[in-house]
Parts: sequence; structure tokens; C-alpha cells
Amino acid sequence: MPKTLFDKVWDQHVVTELENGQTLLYIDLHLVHEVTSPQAFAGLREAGRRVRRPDLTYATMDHNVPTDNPHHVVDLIAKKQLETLAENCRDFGIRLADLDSPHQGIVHVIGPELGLTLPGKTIVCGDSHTSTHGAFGAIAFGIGTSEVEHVLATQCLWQARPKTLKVELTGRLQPGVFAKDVILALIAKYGVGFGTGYAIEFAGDFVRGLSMEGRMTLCNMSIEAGARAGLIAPDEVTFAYLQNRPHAPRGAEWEECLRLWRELSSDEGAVYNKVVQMDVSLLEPQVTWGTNPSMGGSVHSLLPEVAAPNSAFSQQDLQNAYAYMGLSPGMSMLGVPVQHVFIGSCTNGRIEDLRLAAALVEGRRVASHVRALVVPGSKQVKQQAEEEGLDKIFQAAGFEWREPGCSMCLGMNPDLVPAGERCASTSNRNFEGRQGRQARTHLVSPAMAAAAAIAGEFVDVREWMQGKELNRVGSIQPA
Ligand SMILES: CC(C)[C@H](C(=O)O)[C@@H](O)C(=O)O
Ligand code: SF4
Repeated sequence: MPKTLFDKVWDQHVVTELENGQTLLYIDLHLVHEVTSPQAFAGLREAGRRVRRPDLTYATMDHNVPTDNPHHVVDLIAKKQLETLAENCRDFGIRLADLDSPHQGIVHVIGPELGLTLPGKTIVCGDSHTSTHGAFGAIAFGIGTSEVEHVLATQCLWQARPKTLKVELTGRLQPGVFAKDVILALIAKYGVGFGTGYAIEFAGDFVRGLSMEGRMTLCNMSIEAGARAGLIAPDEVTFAYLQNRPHAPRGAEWEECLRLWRELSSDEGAVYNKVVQMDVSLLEPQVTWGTNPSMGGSVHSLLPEVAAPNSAFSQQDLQNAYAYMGLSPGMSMLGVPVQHVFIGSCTNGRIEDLRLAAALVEGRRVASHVRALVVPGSKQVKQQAEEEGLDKIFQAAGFEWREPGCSMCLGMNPDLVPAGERCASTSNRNFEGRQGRQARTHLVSPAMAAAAAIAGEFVDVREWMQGKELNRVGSIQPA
């Protein structure tokens, strides 16, 4: 029987199945960070257990790291979590990319760039955006702290098999529109629940033309559509990205892996539980205006009326969102002033994102009322960007150039948006309080964020995509 990509990878990892549908899955890679691991390790200590496969476990520090001065951790909870992770990794023999490591960074950025993330693997982490790693043809999903303990102790995990949803994306994006806009538009169209109970496979000619960075952005936000995981069949783009990465296989082993990885795509005629299609050709740059990722749309569209018939949102939800965001029905996001711009996170803190943003801001100045941050997703992204001179371009334009970490994506470190202020953010969540108490978050692509920083308000970045900007964008021209 023809199988989907998801079925192939899942079936290769089944240890045993129960009649109630629960499957014991073998886990190939367990990524760990400071926030969701302390109790898991405490549980191991209490039970006198060891980590079953320290060699399949890899830890980093990201959420709590102060990006202006990583070693200067003032917050006591943050300090304790970082110290505890270091101690746990030492005691249990786990590799750790600590603050001094050249490999430190956001867990979902470093997994791929170190070649730990590979096609066909099962990958878990105590973090919802683990779905990012599915861009390589892995089954990757977030788990809770008790599950982290279970994986540490056994290298296995009980899971219910999700249903499969194929999202078929066709067409070519206009210049100035990116993978981030595609996933925001999908969520705006189908809602934050459309992936609930499913693993989403992104397929179609648009996906095949996309860089690994773009694919990771899609998979990263599948969780915001409610999905358990997002995945994409690996191809030559995937293999080219992975070759010679520090932990990627080499020599004869690499060749053997390629042979196996080339089988990792959905068979002709494979049946999905649900299929959704979208042509991306006419998509416009997206901005969220509300307090969940589905409350968004084109930067030109008018914000919905509270009493509109057939609205996807309840009146109460809309009223709450408008009150929180300081916006009103009937207006558009064009021209709405921003006080903060954040370029970074596991959604859009990769080298391609920074190249694009730098191309747009080169020779321009951040608006005087805007505080703009660029936070590379990892030390390696930072180093690469500096080798290319992107840091100089950002700083000359008035951006702050920071050390890697989750930063302003969430309020667990000093990079906060003050109450009532507005931020154009390349991250993935816009819930109330996400970037600080009463902070107002608008999710956008790196290009839209860069343009908002310069203009001081939301603009349509397509108008900025001519001439010199495109030259610098070079290989990362929209697919
Ligand atoms: C802190 C962590 C548990 C959380 C997650 O699981 O996603 C964070 O990374 C986030 O993005 O909200
Ligand atoms: S960058 Fe944001 S979304 Fe990603 S892991 Fe960190 S906090 Fe979570």
C-alpha cells in the first residue's frame, strides 16, 4: 500500500503498539533547553536513573539568555535554570552548547545547523516549536516535562498516531512576499485549529523551490495551526544544506544515508486524512492585527467588523483583541506606527532572514521613534552574518546587534516590549503578554519588519523590493 512520508518515518520507529492506539516510539534525537528540563532531571535523580542515551541528547541555552550581555543574568529564576542545566548536563554526561560555546543558540536553529537534525529521524524537545525540524523530513514534535523525563530515561515515548494532512502549495511568490507570509496566510485562512490532531506535510512545487530556511519557517509555525508536527520530504536542497555539517554523516555513511533519504517522500497515491491546497502567487505581505496568529491578513486588508456575519471569530474575541491591540474594525495596518522591531527567533532568525533584512535597510536609517533589534538565532548565524558584514549594515542603520537567544520572542529575558507599545516581530506568537505585559505584537516577515523599522510604521514591502535590494538578496530571491 502506498505510504505517506509521515507513515514511513513513523513505522520505522515503532517499538510496540497497544490496542488503545498508543504507540511506543523510538526517539533518535532529544534536544534539551533550560526551561523545560529541570524537573525532568530532578525526577531522574529521585529515581536513581541515568540518561539512557546521552549520545542522542543535546542541550543548549536559549530562552533565558540576556542578549546584550549573556553572562549578566540578573533574574534569579533564569540564573537558576541556566545553572541547573549546566549541572545536569555535567552530571548526566550530556553535550551542552553553553554560553561560551560557538554552537550555542536557539534549540531549533542549532539542531539543523549542526547536522543533528537529519531526514527520517524522530526528534523531540520540551518545546512546542520542535516542529521546525520536520523541514528535513523528520518527525519532530514538542513534548511536556514528564515526557522529557521519560525520553531521558528510556529513549522512547508513548504517542497516539496523528492523522495526516497534506498542505499543497503551488505557484510563485511575488518579490517581497516570503514563506512567513505563506504560513501566516494559511493560518489566517483556515484558523488556529485546522491542524489539530494532524501532522501536516507541506508539498507542492512551491515547497520544492523553497530554501531550507523557508521550509523551516513553514514547519516552525505548523504548531500555530494546531498541528502536532509539520514535515517536508527531503530533496537535493536538504542534502546540500546538511552536507559537511559538524554532526552529519560523512564518507560512505553519507552516501548510504542519501540512498535511504531519497526514499523518504510520500508514495504516488498515498492517502491523507485531509488535503488543503493554496496557490501562493497572489499573496500579499501579511501582518497580524490580533492576539492569536490567525488574526491577520494582507497589510492592505481592512480589519473585520465585530458583528460581521460568518466571522471566524466571536464578537467577544474580536472586542478583546481590538481593545488589547488598540486597533479598530475597518482600518488597515498600513501606516500604523510601531515603536519596536524584532528580527530574530526560531521562525526567522537564520542567515537568510538576516541577509534579506540587511538588504532592505542598507543605506537607510531606523525611524527615530523606533527601537530595533536584530538577534541572530545562533552563534553560527551571528558569525556568518558578521563575516558578510551584515552587522555593520544593521548598526549603521540604527539597529542593535545582539547575542543569540530567544530574546523578544517571549518575555523570559530582559528583551521586553513595554506596556501599550507596538512591535513588528518576526516571531511566531502574538498572544496577550507574549513580549511583555500589555505589549502589542504584530507577526510579520523579516522583510516587513525591516521596512517597518525604517518607515516607523507598517508599509507594503513589495514597494521596496526593487533595485539594489534585490541584488543583495541574491540567492534568496523569493522562490
Ligand atoms: C518555553 C517553552 C516551553 C515554550 C514552548 O514550548 O514553545 C517557548 O519556546 C515558546 O515559544 O512559547
Ligand atoms: S525563539 Fe521563541 S518560539 Fe522559538 S523556542 Fe524560543 S521562545 Fe520558543
